[in-house]
Amino acid sequence: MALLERIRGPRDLDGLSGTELGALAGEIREFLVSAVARTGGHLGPNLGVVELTLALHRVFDSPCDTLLWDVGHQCYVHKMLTGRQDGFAGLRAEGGLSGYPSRRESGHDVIENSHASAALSWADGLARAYEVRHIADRAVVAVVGDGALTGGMAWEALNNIAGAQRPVVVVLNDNGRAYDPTVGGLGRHLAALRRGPGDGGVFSALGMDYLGPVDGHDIAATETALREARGRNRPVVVHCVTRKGAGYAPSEKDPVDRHHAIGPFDPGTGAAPASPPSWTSVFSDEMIKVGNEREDVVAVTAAMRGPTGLAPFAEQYPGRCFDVGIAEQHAAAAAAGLAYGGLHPVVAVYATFLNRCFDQVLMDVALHGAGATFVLDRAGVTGDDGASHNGMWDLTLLQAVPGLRVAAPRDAAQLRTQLREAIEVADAPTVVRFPKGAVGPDIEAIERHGPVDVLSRGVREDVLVVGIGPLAGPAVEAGARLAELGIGATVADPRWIQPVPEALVALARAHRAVVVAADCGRAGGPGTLLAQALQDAGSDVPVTGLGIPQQFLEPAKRTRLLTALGLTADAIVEACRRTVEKGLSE
Ligand SMILES: Cc1ncc(C[n+]2csc(CCOP(=O)(O)OP(=O)(O)O)c2C)c(N)n1
Ligand SMILES: CC(=O)[C@@H](O)[C@H](O)COP(=O)(O)O
Ligand SMILES: [Mg+2]
Repeated sequence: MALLERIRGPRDLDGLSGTELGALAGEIREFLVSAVARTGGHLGPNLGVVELTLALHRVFDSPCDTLLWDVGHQCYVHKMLTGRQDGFAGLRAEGGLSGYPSRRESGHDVIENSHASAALSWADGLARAYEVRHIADRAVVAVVGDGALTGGMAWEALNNIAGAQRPVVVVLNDNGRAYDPTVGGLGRHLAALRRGPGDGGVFSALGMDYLGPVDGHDIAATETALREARGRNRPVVVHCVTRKGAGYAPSEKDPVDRHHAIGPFDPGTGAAPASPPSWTSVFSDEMIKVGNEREDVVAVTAAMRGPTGLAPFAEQYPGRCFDVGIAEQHAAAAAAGLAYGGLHPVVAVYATFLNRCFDQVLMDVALHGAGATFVLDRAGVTGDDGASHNGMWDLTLLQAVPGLRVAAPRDAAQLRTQLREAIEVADAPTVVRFPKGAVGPDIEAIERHGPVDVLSRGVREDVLVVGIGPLAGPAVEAGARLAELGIGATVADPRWIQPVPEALVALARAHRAVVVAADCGRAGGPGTLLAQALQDAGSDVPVTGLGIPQQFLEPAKRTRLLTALGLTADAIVEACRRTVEKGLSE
């Protein structure tokens, strides 16, 4: 790593010869593979932008010139070149280096959101700001992937960038894939542009200059194109053709997603240890069975067939799984169309990406009484990916949607059952939410009241403990510990959390206090909804809601965050003890 050690900032690249740059690219790849093998992370996307990032930092003078990374999962090389090599031992760890750009880490970083297709809008806004402020010497450069370009926001931005003719350099990092090969007419169009001879296609038609296709692994050629783009002083697309996973055979050959995002692995072979059954794999398995029984059930993914567990369904029923690109808004509105056409769509997205299509869920699906099921994977705390990826906003948003029903299964058996219950609903949207990671053992109910399961009972009805989804386990544990403290606790799992089941309200009214624990934002979470329902029913039983405060969480392991947020058996016991003691003293 003789060269890499000398690079402490982008300007250290200036004096390097072509041969040295080639050698440096090799050292960067070695570093990436060994670092990500230890921590896990976005390996394939970063291996694919080694030369491109070197070229960008040689042509543009960050942070005076602004580099905007779309999604930001491909920023590792940028971090290495901007003084952060030493932080990679703690990549995505608590107190360590973020897996995305982070303003706190560096003045070279701008966009932290990591939700795709937004960087071109930032670029347009920034270029406008520079124009208004008469700043002419700072370049605005946005790096966007071909996958991210399938998102509608990217085209809203291109419309504005092309219309205004302000200087913006759009670097299209085209590796032909998101996780899977890039879909649709755009995917086809980019493939044609990649073959040359450089006619500019849709970008020229919009009124932007087009440079390319350029081999994004040829540093000199990429630098030449970028310098030319900078000099044009108007909107230019530089079309760079790259390979995801480039330079590391196990990634380049990975048939699934070129190691888009991988856990710790063996750097010698690229193999990662097998993972235990997860919530995703249970959903995946049940979808195959449902698909076999109901031909009208179809699946929709926003470019995440593999990670949402839909890949096996797509293989089994090839004409019934639709990858719409990174286009959650389209996915939701198209689901309304699919439902109107006599099908039952199951739209599988990560909970955090549901934010993108709130209006479509509300106005296209719910308003029209469409029977569509939204499966929200990675709901609740996800951890390593930091603030942008915690699935903690969904219930806050969804509480506002009339007629929508939300299921939060507590275990694998309930996930299977509740997925089926959701798909039975033909006249309203349904949502099934579950977290990231391994699914625990099934938890048997001792009673059923309407949709509500009672999981355990104490000697008295001092407090009702409501454990939502994966919090049911800690709630049961808390119930047992409360018995030892002489506090009578009933532990319940409503299973369906929105609208609040009448049976849950009745159960709550039979107790002196209620504690609700849920892995979601507290605003509009199940605790708030139950408190409202009790109030509407004229009850003054106090409700304590445990959940995630509406704040942006720093990266850390899910279990660490749940503990810090008070979403554990211990914290539930403490909340019950406090609320019961308070009740006794009043
Ligand atoms: C709105 C949104 N939906 C989904 C994702 C999940 N996601 C992260 S990266 C990615 C693929 C990006 O493809 P591309 O832009 O081509 O970048 P590459 O990984 O190929 O470098 C997806 C779907 C996201 N970050 N944001
Ligand atoms: C950048 C992005 O949005 C995804 O790649 C995400 O980081 C994957 O997360 P999981 O590892 O939970 O699938
Ligand atoms: Mg791509």
